[in-house]
Amino acid sequence: MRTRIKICGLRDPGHAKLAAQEGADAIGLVFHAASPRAISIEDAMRVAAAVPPFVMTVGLFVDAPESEIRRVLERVPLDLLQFHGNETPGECERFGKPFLRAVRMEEGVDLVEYAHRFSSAKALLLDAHVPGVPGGTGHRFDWGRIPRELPIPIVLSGGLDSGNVGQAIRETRPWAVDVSSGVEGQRGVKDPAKITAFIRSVQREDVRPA
Ligand SMILES: O=C(O)c1ccccc1N[C@@H]1O[C@H](COP(=O)(O)O)[C@@H](O)[C@H]1O
Repeated sequence: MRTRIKICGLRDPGHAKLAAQEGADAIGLVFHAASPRAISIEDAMRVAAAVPPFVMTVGLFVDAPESEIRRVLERVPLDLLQFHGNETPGECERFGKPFLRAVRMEEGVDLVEYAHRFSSAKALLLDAHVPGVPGGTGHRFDWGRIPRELPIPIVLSGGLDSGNVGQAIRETRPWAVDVSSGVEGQRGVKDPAKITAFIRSVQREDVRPA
């Protein structure tokens, strides 16, 4: 199976185009003001316009008010929503859009229970838990905590980079991987060479004999 790839936190249309050309399946736009990757609606429109067909544009929100999300949706053509806060199933569903529900892997998280509670999600996106920061931290979590069988696809994230993503895929067999910090030269600034290296690592792992 091919592992799908999402590159998150893009703010430069050129980087979005490059990621898509190299083989990314999705690019992420961060609508969370406190993030070093936060993007304005105007810039998001420019990045989204650079994304070629058959590549998804994903909007990331962290406990954003409904009105704010609707304001973004009116102007930015998002294919998928990513909820990275404490949103309830109803709060995720009310836009009538496909969505990913992020799970921060703090002690005691029950992924089976999550999968049932968020059964309307397209996937659970698993990220490291770092107190006080909602995500995009560059931290990993213990991949051994992911149950082998879950009734919902998994997007693996949290501290991935070109050096560790192959092992991550071997150990967890996710539907997709998602990266932000691991393809940056400095915090919040994407490095095109790292984007390419990350995508190549995933592609290499996918064709490796079992
Ligand atoms: O990217 C951000 O700044 C961000 C802010 C708030 C919530 C989530 C955020 N990013 C997501 O976090 C994970 C892990 O990112 P990293 O590779 O460890 O930096 C990923 O799903 C991003 O989409």
